[in-house]
Amino acid sequence: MATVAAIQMSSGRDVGANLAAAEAGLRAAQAGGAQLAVLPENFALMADSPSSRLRHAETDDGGPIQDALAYLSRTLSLWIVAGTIALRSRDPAKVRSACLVFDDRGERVARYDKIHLFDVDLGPGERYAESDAFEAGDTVVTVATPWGRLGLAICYDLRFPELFRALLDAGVEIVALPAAFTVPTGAAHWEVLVRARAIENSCYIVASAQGGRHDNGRATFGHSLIVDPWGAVLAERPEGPGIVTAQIDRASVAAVRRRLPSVMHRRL
Ligand SMILES: O=C(O)CNC(=O)[C@H](CS)NC(=O)CCC(=O)C(=O)O
Repeated sequence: MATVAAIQMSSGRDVGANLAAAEAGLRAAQAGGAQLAVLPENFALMADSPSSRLRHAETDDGGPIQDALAYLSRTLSLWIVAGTIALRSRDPAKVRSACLVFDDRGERVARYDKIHLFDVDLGPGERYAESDAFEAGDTVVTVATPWGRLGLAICYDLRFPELFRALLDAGVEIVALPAAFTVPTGAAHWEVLVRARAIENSCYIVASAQGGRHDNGRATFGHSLIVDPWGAVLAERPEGPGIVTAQIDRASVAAVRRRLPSVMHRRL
């Protein structure tokens, strides 16, 4: 059994302010008994320009944002899924959107680079070309935790069930999903997709979201969710910064997979 937290944020252009808000959320999660906390996509920076994003991008070896998270995970004895951080890519004009996991001793134990990039034109004011600034990852990532195998997926990845099948094949019982969904697509699709991925893979999903208005003019949908392997919403935060927590238990994953063994009935 573990208590997990999804931290909802409304990050802006100021890395120092965003890190202070992330720290406040992590401390509140730990004070509420959480052993694992998930930060949202772009928690440390919702960049308002490509140059700002590149300036704050860190290397795989570390940097000030990674140092802060290692310090917090160690001092709070808290596993942290660090939403996404921009890490330098081979192409100097682009970055990788990386989800890093720190264990409760401050060791970085996993890195997942967002595979599916959001190149979508939703109409005036909602045109996204993520691949202009980001390089796609190509590797499915899971990591063992004391509470079960944890898989990583980011935001738009939610729309690709084959990624979640690959995570299932790798043995996941919990998926962390940092996100920054748009308001119109979030309202139409977010909850149904999170619950569908949880139901079809009989796993927990801890989905932490950006929710609010940002310095770069964007608005995000929020609605951070913790969903159990049966698809029940254990916790939800509709709007604004804050945290939600829930209890997870790997025995529930096994129980659901016994009761309704669809993950054992695959034919393709
Ligand atoms: O560009 C940045 O600064 C941060 N990146 C994001 O916020 C990413 C890419 S634009 N957002 C999504 O993937 C939204 C997906 C979504 O909303 C959907 O699938 O409907």
